[in-house]
Amino acid sequence: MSSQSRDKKYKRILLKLSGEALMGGLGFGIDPKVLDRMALEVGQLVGIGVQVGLVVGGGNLFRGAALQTAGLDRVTGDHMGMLATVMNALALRDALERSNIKSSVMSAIPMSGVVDHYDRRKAIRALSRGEVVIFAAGTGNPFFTTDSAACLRGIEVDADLVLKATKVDGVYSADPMRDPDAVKYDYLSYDEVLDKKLEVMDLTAICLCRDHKMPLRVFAMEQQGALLNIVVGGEEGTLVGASATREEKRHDK
Ligand SMILES: Nc1ncnc2c1ncn2[C@@H]1O[C@H](COP(=O)(O)OP(=O)(O)OP(=O)(O)O)[C@@H](O)[C@H]1O
Ligand SMILES: O=c1ccn([C@@H]2O[C@H](COP(=O)(O)O)[C@@H](O)[C@H]2O)c(=O)[nH]1
Repeated sequence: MSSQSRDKKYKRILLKLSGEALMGGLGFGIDPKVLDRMALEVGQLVGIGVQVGLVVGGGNLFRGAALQTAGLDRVTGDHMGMLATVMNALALRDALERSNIKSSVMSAIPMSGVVDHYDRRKAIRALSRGEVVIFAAGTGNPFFTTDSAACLRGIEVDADLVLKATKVDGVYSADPMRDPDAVKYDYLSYDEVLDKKLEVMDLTAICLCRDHKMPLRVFAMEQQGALLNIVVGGEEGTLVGASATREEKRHDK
């Protein structure tokens, strides 16, 4: 049976897109072809009635830690990283709207005249109307990452699942980019990720999900159709979380 003909398992999701993945084949910046593909895949979810919140990283432009290594003040670097996520969010909104998908950007850092300021209740109302909401500027605070922002916003808007779309196809026993013997997990509890110090996501993000029983799935965005397959109940990548968490909750959203 094709994914399209199956019913959705999740009503509202929070999808974290890798900033680095936006580069595609380029060394820096945004590849329009990648943007268009992401818009197409998000559009497929909207098409079957899934409410989609998005958080995009900034690794294709700036990361505070890397800027600090280059000699900048860390907080200034983190501010630059958060502004980078706003640029990515604008590019994503543009791609979504070119595909006729209603979308808005809400930034944790106020940027009057450019994007809306983050407002949880307005975000929930927009999601309920079927609009894609892109949460930009991370948490608005230095020393965090967009992984934590994704889990935070996912919990705040009462998403059923947080999805991390990244370069690798799940969580491994070690970084698969560095260790060819790393073994992939299909399922991990929050405490297993924390105890084993698996670095696919920052540990603050995992703690947030654990404390609020938010299930999390890590998968490869490059794998075409994986996103749609997940929302109809497919087992792509790695699921992190207690099996009986929000996945089994039913909401009238
Ligand atoms: N145990 C692990 N399992 C899977 N990936 C791991 C693990 N440890 C480290 N990694 C690395 O973590 C990376 C994903 O994390 P990271 O947040 O840096 O990337 P990203 O999703 O591309 O984020 P950004 O939005 O900042 O570009 C993977 O590409 C992988 O190389
Ligand atoms: O809440 C946040 C989120 C992000 N930052 C800074 O932005 C960059 C880019 O985000 P990635 O998650 O690495 O893609 C990050 O490295 C931080 O410097 C932040 O300060 N606070």
